[in-house]
Amino acid sequence: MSALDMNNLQNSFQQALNVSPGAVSTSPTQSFMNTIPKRLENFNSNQKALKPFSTGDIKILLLENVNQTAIDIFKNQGYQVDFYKSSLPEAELAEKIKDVHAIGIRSKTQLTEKILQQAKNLVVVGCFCIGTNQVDLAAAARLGIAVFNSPFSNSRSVAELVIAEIIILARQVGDRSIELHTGTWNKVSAKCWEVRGKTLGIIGYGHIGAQLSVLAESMGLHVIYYDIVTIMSLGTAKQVSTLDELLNNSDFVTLHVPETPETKNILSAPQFAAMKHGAYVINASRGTVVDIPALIQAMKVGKVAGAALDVYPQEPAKNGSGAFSNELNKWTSELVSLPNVLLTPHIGGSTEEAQSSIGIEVSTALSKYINEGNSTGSVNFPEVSLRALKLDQENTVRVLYIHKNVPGVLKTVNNILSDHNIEKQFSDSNGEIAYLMADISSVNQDDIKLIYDQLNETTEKIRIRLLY
Ligand SMILES: NC(=O)c1ccc[n+]([C@@H]2O[C@H](COP(=O)([O-])OP(=O)(O)OC[C@H]3O[C@@H](n4cnc5c(N)ncnc54)[C@H](O)[C@@H]3O)[C@@H](O)[C@H]2O)c1
Ligand SMILES: O=C(O)[C@H](O)COP(=O)(O)O
Repeated sequence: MSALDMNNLQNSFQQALNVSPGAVSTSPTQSFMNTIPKRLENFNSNQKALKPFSTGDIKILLLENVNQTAIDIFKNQGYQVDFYKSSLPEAELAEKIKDVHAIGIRSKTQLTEKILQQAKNLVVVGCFCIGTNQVDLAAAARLGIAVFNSPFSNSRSVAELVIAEIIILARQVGDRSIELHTGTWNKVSAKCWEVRGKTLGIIGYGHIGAQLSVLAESMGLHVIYYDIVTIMSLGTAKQVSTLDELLNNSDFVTLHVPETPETKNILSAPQFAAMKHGAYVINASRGTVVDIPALIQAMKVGKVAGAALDVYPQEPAKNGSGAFSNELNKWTSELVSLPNVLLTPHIGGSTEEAQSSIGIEVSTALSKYINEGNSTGSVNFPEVSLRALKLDQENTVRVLYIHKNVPGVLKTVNNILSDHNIEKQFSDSNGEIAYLMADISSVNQDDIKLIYDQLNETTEKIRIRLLY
């Protein structure tokens, strides 16, 4: 980062601090600015001595072309932002993640336990997307690293893409377009259909599946869905009780499930066999949920009349010609040679609207966690929050204590804090870990050091941060 950039960061941090508490705000970003604490103490729980530092010390690594809205919000906080358009090779990631406090990724970057263990200063991960399967969430929690995502900001974009694909597949538009691009006029109506009155089968009726259901009904499709939980149907959609029932009755089958051990190859040879002859398959969820060699076979015998795929078991790390090849997935050349196959490069959530709101949503959540310890919305952490710290309140410290969820810890911690006035306290647990947040007053510099040292000696501690 250049000296000029550093100056800009310092200036924007100063500006952020100059916003008066309680000022009327016009945007979530502005309102959040009012809550920035004066200083962050102990950001790195591994440091031996207490060393106060400003938000300007905080380093954020942003990968996979995370939206500009996020960069702006982070820079306005005064954080140091290191931005990359693509994901990084594992060795480079392991090196870069070593000293950052936060990392922002999308669906490509794999944050395994091995990688997370390298990240000694990391306190928070932001998935600037819906899926969180690329992060070892349990390992992150054990290491005291909170993970956030954007649960629905790109749902509409995915649903709209699927609607387009339903019509394009039914009318073989992809093939006609490819033919005309190469000079071939092929005006046909055989096996081209209207979608009105056909049945759409949705596997996974969550945010995207339900949104799609409403859009599809407005075009005259009947909707049935299969989900592992009972979900209220929208419009006149009907939940079916087995996957086979959905497959037997659908003209279009679309997948909107997360990547889990149970959803791996949820559509494979037996499921294609159970489909109506000439059905269409759409997958804009995760590449592992469809057995692609089995799909290729089903298409070759006409069982499946067309397929639209947006996601793949292996996806290229960055844009570029030649990136999608047999080297990546061994069936690629066979798949691309089939008629009526629409292939898109994982763009379901890639619209200006979705990326911009994801950028704001996730960067705001990360900033609130970094500056206040607020874990509301985290996907792997107990959700804990207290009112924002008051900037004008001297001698108040916010204690953030992430610890193993075992009996007796609160007694020990409250003993340590008991010489001070505990203004507010909130604690919650989630599986193996628990998170305590307390605002204590009447604390001087020496007290801070003592509190930190005593908390640091507790055997159950995972990570400690003191904010003031
Ligand atoms: N292509 C893209 O760009 C893109 C964009 C956004 C999301 N996605 C993917 O789409 C997935 C779904 O997104 P969402 O926001 O609708 O998620 P969601 O969590 O709101 O809904 C998922 C639904 O799947 C159901 N489900 C889970 N396991 C199942 C199983 N074995 N069988 C049937 N149903 C099962 C859940 O009960 C839930 O109702 C995400 O996990 C993500 O992987 C892809
Ligand atoms: O999980 C998601 O939201 C989608 O798969 C989109 O991922 P992306 O941000 O990497 O395109």
